[in-house]
This record gives sequence, structure tokens and C-alpha cells, in this order.
Amino acid sequence: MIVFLIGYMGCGKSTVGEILANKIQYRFMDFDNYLEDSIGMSITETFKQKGEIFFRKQEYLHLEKLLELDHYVVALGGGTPCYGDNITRLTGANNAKVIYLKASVNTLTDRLYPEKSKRPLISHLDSKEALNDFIRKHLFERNYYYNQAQATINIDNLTPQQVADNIIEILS
Ligand SMILES: Nc1ncnc2c1ncn2[C@@H]1O[C@H](COP(=O)(O)OP(=O)(O)OP(=O)(O)O)[C@@H](O)[C@H]1O
Ligand SMILES: O=C(O)C1=C[C@@H](O)[C@@H](O)[C@H](O)C1
Ligand SMILES: [Mg+2]
Repeated sequence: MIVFLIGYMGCGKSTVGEILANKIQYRFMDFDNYLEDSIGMSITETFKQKGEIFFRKQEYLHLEKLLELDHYVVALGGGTPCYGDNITRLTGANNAKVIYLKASVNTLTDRLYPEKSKRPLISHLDSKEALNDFIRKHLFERNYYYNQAQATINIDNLTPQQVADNIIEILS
């Protein structure tokens, strides 16, 4: 089985994914790191030098390889399920479970504000209010895709460990 974690930037896909993989003795892959390795550049540099469309194409092409994995927990990129037919490729994959880590706009704003420089889509937003506004609109558009996950966990008041335990319950 492959467990795919989806959700907005900052919802905890990478943090929870690593904990979950350890708990269930699966391997862990962070798709953003994997793409950085295969492109040979950080995501920030890729957006700067090659543009977002190039990044989305790489994401689309490399997703095919992920679908062949087994005994893996994969933290996808925040935008991965929202482009092309990626979400149906994920939910339609044999032996895969797609889980949406759902966070409120305020939780995401609090978490992302100190870390926004690492995320090219939000790094230009100066104030916390501007970030909050951006996330509200962006999440509204993206929820259409995220809501197609096979399971959703409201993570606002949970520690990463608790989120991982919730996923284990869903999988059992
Ligand atoms: N359940 C949680 N409670 C509190 N803080 C958390 C929780 N999960 C993650 N965090 C913190 O929130 C920040 C973002 O988490 P993380 O990088 O795992 O998100 P992500 O979904 O992988 O984001 P991206 O899509 O940008 O890669 C980190 O600083 C992490 O330590
Ligand atoms: O939400 C997004 O579109 C992104 C999220 C990150 O995980 C990276 O994949 C990249 O910064 C784009
Ligand atoms: Mg991540």
C-alpha cells in the first residue's frame, strides 16, 4: 500500500509523513525533496529560473513513478493534487490511500508566516494579513481537489503524533 498525504502548504505533510512511516515501518518520501533532487535545484530556484509551469510539468511526470511504489508514505507537494488529472490518478491508483490533512486558514497563517521564504508562492506576501487573505482565497480554490481524498483529518488541535495515530486508525 502507498499512503499519500495531501493538503495546503504548512498542514504538516512532511512532519506527519515521517512520523507515520516510522510507526508503520514504511519508507518515507517527501515529493518536494525528490523533485529538488531530480531537477537538481531547490524549488525556490526552479520557480525563479524555470517558472511554475516547468515545475508543474515535472511534478506531473514524476508522479507516475510514485504510483508504482509499495510500502511507502509519500508527502506530496501542496499543489500536486490540484493540477491536470493528478487527483484522479492518485485516488484511482490501486493499493493507495489519499489522506487530506485539513487545517484552518488561521492555523496555516500562523505556521507559514515564519517559514514563508521557503515557499515561492507566498514569499512575496509581507504582512500576516496579506498572507491570511491569500491563503483564504487559495484554499477555497484548492479545496475542490483536496476534498476528493479518501479520508480527511482536521489537524488544527492535534500534535503530529496524534495526526499519525489518526491515520493509522483510518488504515486499519
Ligand atoms: N500538528 C502540528 N502541530 C504543530 N505544528 C506543526 C504540526 N504539523 C506540522 N507543524 C509545523 O508546521 C510547519 C509546516 O509543517 P510541514 O513542513 O510538515 O508542512 P507541509 O505540509 O509539508 O508543507 P509544504 O507543502 O510547504 O511542504 C513546520 O514548522 C512543522 O514543524
Ligand atoms: O502549494 C504549492 O503549490 C506548493 C507547495 C510546496 O509543497 C511545493 O511543492 C511548492 O512550493 C508549491
Ligand atoms: Mg512538505
